[in-house]
Amino acid sequence: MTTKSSKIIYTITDEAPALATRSFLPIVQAFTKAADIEVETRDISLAGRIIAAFPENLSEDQKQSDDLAYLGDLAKTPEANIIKLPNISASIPQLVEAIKELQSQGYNIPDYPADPKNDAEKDAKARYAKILGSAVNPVLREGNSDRRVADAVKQYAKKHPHSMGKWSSDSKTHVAHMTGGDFYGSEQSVVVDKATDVRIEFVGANGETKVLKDKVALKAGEVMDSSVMSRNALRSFLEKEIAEAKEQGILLSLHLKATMMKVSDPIMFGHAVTVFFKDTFAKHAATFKEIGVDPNNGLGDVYAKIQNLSAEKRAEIEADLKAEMAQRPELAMVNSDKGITNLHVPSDMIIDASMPAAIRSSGQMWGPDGKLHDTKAIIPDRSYAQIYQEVIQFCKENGAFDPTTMGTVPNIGLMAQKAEEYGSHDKTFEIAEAGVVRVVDANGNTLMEQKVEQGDIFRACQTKDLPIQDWVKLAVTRARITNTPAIFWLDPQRAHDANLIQKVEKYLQDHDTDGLEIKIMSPVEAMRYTCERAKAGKDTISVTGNVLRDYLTDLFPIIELGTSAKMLSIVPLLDGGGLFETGAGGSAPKHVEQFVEENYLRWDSLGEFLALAVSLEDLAYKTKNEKAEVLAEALNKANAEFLEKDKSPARKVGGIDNRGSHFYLALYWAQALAEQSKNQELKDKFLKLAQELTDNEQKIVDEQIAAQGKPVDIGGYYHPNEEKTSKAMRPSETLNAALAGF
Ligand SMILES: NC(=O)C1=CN([C@@H]2O[C@H](COP(=O)(O)OP(=O)(O)OC[C@H]3O[C@@H](n4cnc5c(N)ncnc54)[C@H](OP(=O)(O)O)[C@@H]3O)[C@@H](O)[C@H]2O)C=CC1
Ligand SMILES: O=C(O)CCC(=O)C(=O)O
Ligand SMILES: [Mg+2]
Repeated sequence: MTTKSSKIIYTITDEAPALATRSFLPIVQAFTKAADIEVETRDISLAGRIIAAFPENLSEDQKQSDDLAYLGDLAKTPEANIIKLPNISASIPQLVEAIKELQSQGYNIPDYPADPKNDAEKDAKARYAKILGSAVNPVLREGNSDRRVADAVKQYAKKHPHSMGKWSSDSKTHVAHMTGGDFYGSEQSVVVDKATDVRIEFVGANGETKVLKDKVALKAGEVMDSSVMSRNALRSFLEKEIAEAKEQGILLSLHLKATMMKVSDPIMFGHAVTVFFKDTFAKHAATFKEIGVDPNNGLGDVYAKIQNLSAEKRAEIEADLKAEMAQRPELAMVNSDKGITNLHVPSDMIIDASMPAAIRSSGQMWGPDGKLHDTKAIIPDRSYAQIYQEVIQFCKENGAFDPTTMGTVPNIGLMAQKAEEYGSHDKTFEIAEAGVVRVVDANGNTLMEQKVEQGDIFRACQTKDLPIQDWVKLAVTRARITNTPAIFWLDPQRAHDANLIQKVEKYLQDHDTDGLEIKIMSPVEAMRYTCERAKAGKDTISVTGNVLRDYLTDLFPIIELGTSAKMLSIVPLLDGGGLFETGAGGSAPKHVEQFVEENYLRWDSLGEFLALAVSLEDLAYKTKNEKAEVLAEALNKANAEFLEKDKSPARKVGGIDNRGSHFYLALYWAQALAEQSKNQELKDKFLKLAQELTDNEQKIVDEQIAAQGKPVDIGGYYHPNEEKTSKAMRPSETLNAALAGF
């Protein structure tokens, strides 16, 4: 019997996953309806969030509700059961493109005011600030993260290994990081013993105080950190490394997370652009100022803005950029055919995906010649740079990992309630002049004080105590269930980590850890230990803070499985609900490009299939819905068969693509339901569908493949036309009729 509301929320996001949803969701809804489960959608796409932010500008039929706010509230209730697909965490260039597209579709949305001149523009900028960067995940992730590979998926990868580039011991690839003046070196951390409010203020050389943030509420036991990236230290570091890459004859690449770290990292990206092209920026400083070039938006912004200049001026600047580029080391390329470099768009090169991709291909990246080369990977801040150097070193010494034999590295990540850097955006500031930044409590006591110079980046982060307790518990639980060592990656040299170590040691005592291997190691030691074990075929749980969660849940899956899209990514919410993320990777923008050009979508929805199975299991357990349990069991069976029969999308036109993979999942799922005997009603219901799909297998696949090979119009990139997209994603009339008649 159904006792509680049986509702699953399926999110509408962006790019490839959103396209896949147009094909997969009708299947999901047909199946779940049979078990009295409603699957409702909520739109958290970039375009949807922009539309929801400007209701007063729009006509009634254009308006959209603020679904992110709704889901943020829902995530704090025990009823929450949300399937979250990857969404765009937008950089400014992406936001600007999305706005342009909406305007062209008749939406009266304001331009993004980079430099607001009046109150209306200030208001628009403030609304856009809430949409920029990693704006969705921190709101929904009201729990810590549990990312791992399902056993069937790991076995599949061992049997069907993806390609891995060989590693040579004389590879020149390495990570370059700062040795001082970075966040790592300046970090301070305090734990408040009782609840208090703090403010962040700047005191200039003349003694004048300016409040940067008037109130940050801290709970008892909360950890607060502050750190500074020195502008001068960063720029001299960049200068030195650029020269060194040239001498060494290797590529230069920059790896940041300008989307998730939306305030600090674009500024660092901008420094890399202006140091690399320092002569051009010096020579054309006045012009660039006049046309509003913002180096934080990348070299692409320079090329876009100079379009407004006279042909001669533009040619002069282009020639200067080209000449300067020739004097510098070659840049790693995002798209060598189109001349898009690593420094073009800050959201094109995201560290969690870009470093593993390079490590998978022999430590090499694409150069301007369209070939792979060794690279100097610049990761300025030491907090996390060193783990990548360690894994690179490991590959140089031991050769590439072997996906057919290597162990797995699941992760338990601390991220609940905007833990650590996830909550730092509203406490990150680019400093206007020399002075000190202080964190002062309600009684006027200075908790932390940082010396700053003009242009430095000050950052403060918070981590609440309850999420830390939950994180420790989750780690011990996973270690126990899987009988696998769990390593806390914490660096005693970092002030924040030193505080966390004390808390971890304390909270571990609340649990029975008898017979378990639970260790605390510095990230570099943990990386070495984990790599050694993985190479020997042994599994090791990484228990990390939020940033390492992000990095490691792409790194190991990309090495083990070829992509992080196939991961199980669960967020047990602190208030009892469940957030089921589909895969650990992004939204693979290049898949949309291929789809529009040749009506072929190679997005692999395995992440969606796995998330749906755990969502159904959770719902069955919490609402005692037997039919949901049967659906979940059948789906698990279907997923295993799907892998065994290798029905994931092929890469090229002519094979089954994303839509074909959805058909096969539906076929196996219906067959499994028809075969089970736990619930007769479901069995009777699905016998007919299973038969119909089985009989029409070839016809459906033929209809789907016939659609491929020609361009398709979906009426938009960020805000595609619903009707056109749905039609394009459901080309098999036979499958559509079978689902409709069910
Ligand atoms: N949870 C979330 O909401 C997340 C969102 N993002 C967002 O995603 C976008 C792109 O992110 P980025 O990290 O650069 O890159 P992606 O993770 O989207 O892509 C990197 C590569 O992974 C492979 N890949 C990823 N997912 C799939 C899939 N389902 N099927 C097949 N291949 C896949 C492809 O590699 P190959 O061609 O080698 O097979 C792809 O080129 C950004 O807008 C970012 O903000 C990023 C991370 C998480
Ligand atoms: O929130 C984001 O911007 C990206 C998150 C991400 O990359 C991840 O969760 O792995
Ligand atoms: Mg990530």
